Amino acid sequence: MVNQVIIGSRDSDLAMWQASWVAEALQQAYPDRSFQIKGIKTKGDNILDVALAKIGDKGLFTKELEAALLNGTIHMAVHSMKDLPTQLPEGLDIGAVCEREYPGDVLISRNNLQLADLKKGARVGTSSLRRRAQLLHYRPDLQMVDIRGNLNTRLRKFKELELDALVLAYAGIKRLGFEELITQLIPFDICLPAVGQGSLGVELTSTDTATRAMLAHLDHRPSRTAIAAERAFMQRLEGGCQVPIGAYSQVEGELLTLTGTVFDLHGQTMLRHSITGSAVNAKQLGIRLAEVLIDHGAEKILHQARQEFGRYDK
Ligand SMILES: NCc1[nH]cc(CCC(=O)O)c1CC(=O)O
Repeated sequence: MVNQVIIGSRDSDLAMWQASWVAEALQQAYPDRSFQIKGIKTKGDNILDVALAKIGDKGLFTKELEAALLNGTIHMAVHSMKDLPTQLPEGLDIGAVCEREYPGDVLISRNNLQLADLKKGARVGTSSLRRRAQLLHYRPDLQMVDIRGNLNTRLRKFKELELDALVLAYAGIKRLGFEELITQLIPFDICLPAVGQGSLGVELTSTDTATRAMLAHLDHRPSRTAIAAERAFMQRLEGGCQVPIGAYSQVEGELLTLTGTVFDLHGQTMLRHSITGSAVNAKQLGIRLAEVLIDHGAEKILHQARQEFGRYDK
């Protein structure tokens, strides 16, 4: 039994907030143990001048943490579920999927304008292909500006570049206490979130039963089930965190509803379907929905998007 538990985290403000949340929840449940957070830089934190889609790696924000798990430097690693690839390395598991925040994206804009009211050709900052394409689908006139960096950097660039608006995940803004900056919760009809957005996942080594027992306290069953459907959907489509896929699943009682979308990088072609079924079959529902989209031509769209990554620079 370990008394000193080491929690690995990326060292961005948001990641540290998330790791502290996990540490505090565990400390309450296990007052006799001590929890310590170890900040670890990942490749995604180090490369800041290249669009994420161009780096294109799966596990960009997770690999170094997983290496630390496997070599025993840390007992658990806290991730944003959306950064965690669907296929985990051999020997690692997700010990807890924590209760999800509101999973959607938000608009932060000058003059408190909603998406519909932004002026023609307004400049909107985002670093995500998913947000870019869906927003362009809704408003083809918008100029999407690629901005990278952690939340504070993006908020700073919003001012420095005099952008008209910025699109970010609600969960990150809320956790860092910037909620009052939000001008609009962007409706799911316009923009579906990234798979797993809004939830924290805690990873551990498969053989570590002591840590697994501890993490069971943090697991939130409805969030885990909803996200399992989304991840199965993405896995069937072979999407990584930077492919143009959006999904949102909710569990209500016994039933799970999953909506998924696949689109080209410019937001011209967009497929979107929903499926409802027993929550017990979360993964099968995710796979089935992916196959519905495949029947409607999803593979061609994704293939083209992957080919375009190489010459995609704005
Ligand atoms: N891409 C970075 C990232 N990873 C997770 C979140 C938000 C928090 C979450 O999804 O739990 C963010 C910020 C954002 O996308 O605006």
